[in-house]
Order: sequence, then structure tokens, then C-alpha cells
Amino acid sequence: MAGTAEVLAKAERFPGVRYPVLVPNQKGLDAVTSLLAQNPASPPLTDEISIFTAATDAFTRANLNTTTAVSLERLAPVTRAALDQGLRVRGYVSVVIACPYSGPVDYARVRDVAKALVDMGCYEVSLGDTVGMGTPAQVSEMLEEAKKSVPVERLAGHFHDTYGTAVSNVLTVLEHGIRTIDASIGGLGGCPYSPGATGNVATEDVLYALQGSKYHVAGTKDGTIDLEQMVDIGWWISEQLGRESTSRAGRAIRARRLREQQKAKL
Ligand SMILES: CC(C)(COP(=O)([O-])OP(=O)([O-])OC[C@H]1O[C@@H](n2cnc3c(N)ncnc32)[C@H](O)[C@@H]1OP(=O)([O-])[O-])[C@@H](O)C(=O)NCCC(=O)NCCSC(=O)C[C@@](C)(O)CC(=O)[O-]
Repeated sequence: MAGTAEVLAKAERFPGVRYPVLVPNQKGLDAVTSLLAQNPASPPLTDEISIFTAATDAFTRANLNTTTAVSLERLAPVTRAALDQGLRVRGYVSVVIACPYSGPVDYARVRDVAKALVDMGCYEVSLGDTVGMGTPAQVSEMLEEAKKSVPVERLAGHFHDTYGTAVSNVLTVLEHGIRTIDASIGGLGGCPYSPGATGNVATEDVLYALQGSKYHVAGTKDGTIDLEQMVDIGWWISEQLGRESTSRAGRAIRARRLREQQKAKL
């Protein structure tokens, strides 16, 4: 968390793109507030914070050094203060399917924690399969429970791809009415307290899977994004970070291009 302000101050920003900042507590909000005060800009460096907790005490202890109930008590005034400053607040519930420390998750806890985050002022709650073990059947069951307390329009899907089910889980939650999906280019991401978990579902893989579907990508000219360009970006950032892209579509398209180059040489 300590380097957040430095990263944000150096990030190149583009109109229409949001740059939410992960804020675990009041100190995190204070860092954002002072950064905005020291760097007045229009549009501001950020207009949104993301607060986070989990569906199990065991994960919240690892991630926030407290229980879920205490984290919610601490985050309520942080959310009010952020809203008072005109910031948007997004919430995350981690480990909505399985917890790396306490095993299978009670979906009623997901329901109740998501409701607590909405009640304190989050405009949206992202449901995170942090360990990436969820199957479409489990995700469906969890979502049916969460929808009992939070309208589906206020929910988002956040899937890590450890067991290779993230894209199918994305398609599952879309069928349930969720319209916001967290994804990362090249499959980057991951939580330091989720041992063995891979990064988030790759943006390239979600885009590939949505091709020909009834879903369109919001904020784009024709509802699509140039997948070939996204693949280039996924490989570029992965190489900057000294890693391989974990995007299946990214790897397949790179391999296809290599075959085409070899064929052209013949
Ligand atoms: C929250 C704490 C700090 C509590 O940790 P703590 O030890 O209870 O906090 P503390 O108040 O005792 O402070 C300990 C030290 O941290 C400092 N500190 C205190 N707060 C901050 C802050 N906001 N920013 C920077 N520094 C901070 C504080 O100043 C102090 O520094 P010292 O005096 O020892 O030099 C710790 O548990 C922590 O850093 N947690 C975050 C861990 C993390 O980065 N998790 C990954 C986030 S992403 C995620 O969770 C998954 C998600 C959301 O993406 C979705 C999903 O996949 O599920």
C-alpha cells in the first residue's frame, strides 16, 4: 500500500478512464487526500477509491490484519469521508467461493458483507474469487445468494484464473445480469495473501470469449475493442515486468503470427 501515491502521481492518464485507488483504511484515504491536494489537476488524479474486505475472517486477518466485522466498522467512516470529498467508493468482497485459509465459503456471508458495503455507500461491490477456484455452478449459487441483498446492477465479477475457469465464470455472471467485469491485460494481478493464485482473468481472453455474443464493451465506438492491439499491449507489459503473458488468446494469437511469418518466408 505504501507506494500508492507515487504510482498514481506518475501514471499517464486518459480522459474517460477511471483510476480507482485501493484504500484499506483511514491512512490510505489520507494519502489519497493529500496527493490530490498536492497535485491539483483537471481531471483529478483519481475520483474513486476501492475499499476491500472478505467473506471470511481468516482472509481478512491475512489481508487487513483484523476480522471482517472490524474491517467493516473501520471502513464505514472512511467511506463517508471519501463521499464527503466527492470521491466515488467501490467495494470488494474477497474469497467469495473458497478461502485459502478456511476452505469453502458460506455464501450468506458474501451476501451480508456485500450488503454492508452497499449500505455504507459503495456504488458497486466487486465479488472476488480471489483464489480462482470457483466453478460456474458455484459462482451461480453464490450469486443467487448475493442477489438476495444487493441488486445485480450494483454487483461486479472479479475472477482469478488459477483453475482455468475464470472466462466461464465471467460468462456465467453475465447471464445473471452482472455488467461490470474486472479483468487485467496479460492476466496481471493477484493478491499477496492468496497463495498459489494466478492473476486476474486476462482482458484479452474475456474480449475473445465475448466475440459474436450479445454483449458489447461499454465506452467504445462500436462495442468492441481491437483484440490484436490488446494482445500487443498484453505482451508489452508482460515483457516490461519480465514475465510471460498468461492470456490464452494472447499466446494463441502470438503463435499464429509466428506461423504466418514463417510461412511468408517460405
Ligand atoms: C491495512 C494494513 C496496513 C493494516 O496493517 P496493520 O499492521 O494492522 O496496520 P497498522 O495501523 O498497525 O500500521 C502498520 C504499518 O503500516 C502503515 N500503514 C497503515 N495503513 C497504511 C496505508 N493505508 N498505506 C501505507 N501504510 C500504511 C502504518 O503507518 C504502519 O507503518 P509503521 O509505523 O510500522 O512504519 C495492512 O494489513 C496492509 O497493508 N494490507 C494490505 C495488503 C494488500 O496490499 N492486499 C492486497 C490488496 S488487493 C486485494 O485484497 C484483493 C482484491 C481486492 O483485489 C480482490 C480480490 O481478488 O479478492
